[in-house]
Amino acid sequence: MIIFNPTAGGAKKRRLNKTLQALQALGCSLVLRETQQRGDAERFAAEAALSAVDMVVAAGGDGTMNEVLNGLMQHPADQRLPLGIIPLGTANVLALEVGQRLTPADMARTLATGTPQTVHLALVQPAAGPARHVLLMASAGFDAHVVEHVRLGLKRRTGKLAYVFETLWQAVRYPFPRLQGYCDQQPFEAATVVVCNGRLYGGPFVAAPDGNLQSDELYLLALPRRGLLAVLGYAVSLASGSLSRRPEVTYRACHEVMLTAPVGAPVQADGDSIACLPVHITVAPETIALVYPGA
Ligand SMILES: Nc1ncnc2c1ncn2[C@@H]1O[C@H](COP(=O)(O)OP(=O)(O)OP(=O)(O)O)[C@@H](O)[C@H]1O
Repeated sequence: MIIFNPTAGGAKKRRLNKTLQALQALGCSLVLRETQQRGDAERFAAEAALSAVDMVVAAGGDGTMNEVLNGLMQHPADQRLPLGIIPLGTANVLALEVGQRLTPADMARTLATGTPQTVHLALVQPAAGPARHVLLMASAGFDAHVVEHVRLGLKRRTGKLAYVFETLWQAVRYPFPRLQGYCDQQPFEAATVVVCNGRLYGGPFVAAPDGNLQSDELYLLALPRRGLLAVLGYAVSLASGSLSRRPEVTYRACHEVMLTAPVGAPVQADGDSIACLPVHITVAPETIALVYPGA
C-alpha cells in the first residue's frame, strides 16, 4: 500500500506517478491511498495491517513518513508491516539518511528489491497527550519555535527557503527562554535542544556524527547561545558538519532526555510540531523494519 500526501513538497504527483509505473513494470501490485488532511496517513497505515498488503510505503515528506510510522507502530511486532519510502517532501532527510536516490527508477528498485533493516526509534512521551515514535530527531527551543511558525503557503511556494526566512525572522523576535532538563539523569540548560536518532538534520547536514538509525542510542545536542548571531553561527557550523564540536555545545550519547521547562514550549519531531513541554524522550522499546536501498 502506498500512502500519498498530495501537499508534501509542493505536490510532486508526476514523480509519484513515474515511480508507480516503474513499480508496476517490476511486477508489484499497488494500492494507493491519498491523504485529505493531517492524521490520515497514520490512520491509513494502521488500517493497512488489517488488509492483504506486505509493505506500507509513505509517499511524501518526513512528516508523512513519521505519520505512517506511527500508524504501523500501533500493531504488535509480529503483525507490524515494513515501512518503505517514496520521498517527495521539502527536505527528505530520511532519504538522505538511508542513501535513497530520488529518481523514480531508483525509488521503485528499492521498494521492489531493497532489504528491510531493523531501525531503532525515539519515543517522545508528553505529559499530556499520546506518545509518538520518531525516526530522525526531536527538538525544543528555537528550532521547534521556527517549525511551529513556518508559513505553510510560503513553504509550498519556496521549499527550504521558507525555513531560512522564518529562522531569520524569528531569530530577532524569539525571547530564547532557558530550556531545562535532564540527560540520563544529569541536569542541563540550553536555548535549543536537539535529540538525534540519526546523523542528519534539516537536509544533508551532519548534526550527530555518531548517529545511526540502526543503533539503539540517541544523541543530545544542547546549544546554549541566544540571539541572531548565535543562530547564524550555529547554522554555519551545521552546514560545515562541525556543530557538535563547538566548545560551548554539549554533544553526547544518551538513552533518555527529560525536557521539563518552560512548560508549554513547542516540541517538534521529524519536521512537524507534535507536543509541548514537558516531554520524556527515550529509545523506543520497539523497532521498525525500514526498506533500505540495495548495495
Ligand atoms: N492532504 C493533506 N493536506 C494537508 N496536510 C496534510 C495532508 N496530508 C498530510 N498532511 C500533513 O502535511 C504535513 C507536512 O507533510 P510532509 O512533512 O510530508 O511534507 P513536507 O513538509 O513538504 O516535507 P518535509 O517534512 O520533508 O519538509 C504533515 O504534518 C502531514 O501530516
